[in-house]
Amino acid sequence: MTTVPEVRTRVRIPLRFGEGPAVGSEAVTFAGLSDGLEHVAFVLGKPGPVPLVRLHSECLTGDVFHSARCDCGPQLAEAVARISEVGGYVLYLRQEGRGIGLYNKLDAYALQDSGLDTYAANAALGLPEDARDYTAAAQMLTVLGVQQLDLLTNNPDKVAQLARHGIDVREQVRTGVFANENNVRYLRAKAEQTGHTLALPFEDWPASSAV
Ligand SMILES: Nc1nc2c(ncn2[C@@H]2O[C@H](COP(=O)(O)OP(=O)(O)OP(=O)(O)O)[C@@H](O)[C@H]2O)c(=O)[nH]1
Ligand SMILES: [Zn+2]
Repeated sequence: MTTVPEVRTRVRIPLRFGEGPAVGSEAVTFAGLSDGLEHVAFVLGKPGPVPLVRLHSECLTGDVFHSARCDCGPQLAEAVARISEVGGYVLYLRQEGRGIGLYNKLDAYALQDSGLDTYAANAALGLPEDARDYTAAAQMLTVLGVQQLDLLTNNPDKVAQLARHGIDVREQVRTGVFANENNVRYLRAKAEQTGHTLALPFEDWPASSAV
């Protein structure tokens, strides 16, 4: 018997990014999600009938420790700021390391330091280049009553997977490009290999310090 997903708890959590005042949010937890993971939705502002939504994949190093090897931290801050202005949701998805987990991601980082790119490093570990499945995200949106949305992302796979689950992505809204000398190789790989809609060309970007 399959369980029908439902809301478990709604609780107020003011969010503070940087020095500014706290942004009001409500965290929503769920029961019965397909993958059994503890994904959390943050409701920001007053979502209208077509809310702005970000599916944010967990990145401990970027989101919490502000690692410069990726762009996750600034993307999360941007998402909270933009979505709280217009009303919508950040779904914080427990998909650390594109779904391979934290230790595997750090193993992959070590391989990248000896020359592999982000996708080849996963492959060298015998792991998928991107293991993320957005079924649970679609379930969360359905439970929240969201059938149509604008999606804040540069990743075409998120749009395609949501569509396959019957969620109507009205518009793909690009996230910012937060390039620095530590993440420029990574961003370039995302644009060139998985079609992320990052602004090209790269000539204006900082030079990579990574090999
Ligand atoms: N395996 C692996 N995961 C990484 C690496 N760098 C970042 N990640 C993870 O990648 C996820 C974020 O994915 P990204 O490809 O940066 O961005 P995206 O979510 O696909 O696309 P956007 O919606 O445009 O941000 C997070 O779970 C990070 O932990 C890496 O080098 N290797
Ligand atoms: Zn990251």
